[in-house]
Amino acid sequence: MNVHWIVGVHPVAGALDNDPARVREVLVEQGARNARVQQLAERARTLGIPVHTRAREQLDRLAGNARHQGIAIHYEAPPTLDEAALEAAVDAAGQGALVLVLDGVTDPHNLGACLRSAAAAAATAVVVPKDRAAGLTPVARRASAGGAERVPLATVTNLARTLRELKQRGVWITGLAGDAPRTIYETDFTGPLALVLGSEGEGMRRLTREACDFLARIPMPGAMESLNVSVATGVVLFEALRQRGVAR
Ligand SMILES: C[S@@+](CC[C@H](N)C(=O)[O-])C[C@H]1O[C@@H](n2cnc3c(N)ncnc32)[C@H](O)[C@@H]1O
Repeated sequence: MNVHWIVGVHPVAGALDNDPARVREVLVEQGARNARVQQLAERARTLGIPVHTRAREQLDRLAGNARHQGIAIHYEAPPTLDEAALEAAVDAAGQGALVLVLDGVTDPHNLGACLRSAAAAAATAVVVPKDRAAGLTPVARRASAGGAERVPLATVTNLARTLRELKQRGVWITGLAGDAPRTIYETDFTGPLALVLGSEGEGMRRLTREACDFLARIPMPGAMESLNVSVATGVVLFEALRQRGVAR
């Protein structure tokens, strides 16, 4: 069972609004005076979700490094996809398949921000390697502002193999790299598509890069070496949506 703690006013509000059936219980900090926290607790009671009061230390413990603001929920997340479920989701999405692949993003804030953008772009799935990458910790969930609950996450053991599988299913793979010869504005992002971004320090690994059909860069006229991976994710996802005529 994939049960997690989600903490903080905004993520909790998102879960109560979008997926109340997945919320098992709400914990509110003893003596919490934040009006938003009280409103959320009241909303949960109206939805028939048990609300309990707990000492601040208990919320601190389950939140890890994330800021809980006096409220936490026990949330039954949709299961992460394995390779087979990812392929089924891509097949079901057909021409509209839009997959975000993160090759070893290690900062949970960056993972959360990428999930937020992917959810906003209605991506089919986000793919991450099982090892040497940030997982869906409370910090990542909180940084995703509810995105982690709205876009399926696939964890795979061999990223290069997964990219080859996607290719066989008709998905075009574009890797994002600052040294690519062509820009994202010169790259065709219509049809089934996977966008691959590299890690904070090293970028894409060699085998991942070699598995890409195309490489594309986001032009940067300023004197900076690269963009933050979550910023690059947002830029390229929404350029893809623009080319695909998605303007809602
Ligand atoms: C912080 S950057 C990594 C920088 C790393 N030193 C490198 O050489 O790739 C993290 C990821 O964001 C993406 N990225 C950042 N800036 C980019 C740009 N201007 N064009 C394309 N991708 C970019 C790439 O996928 C990159 O691997």
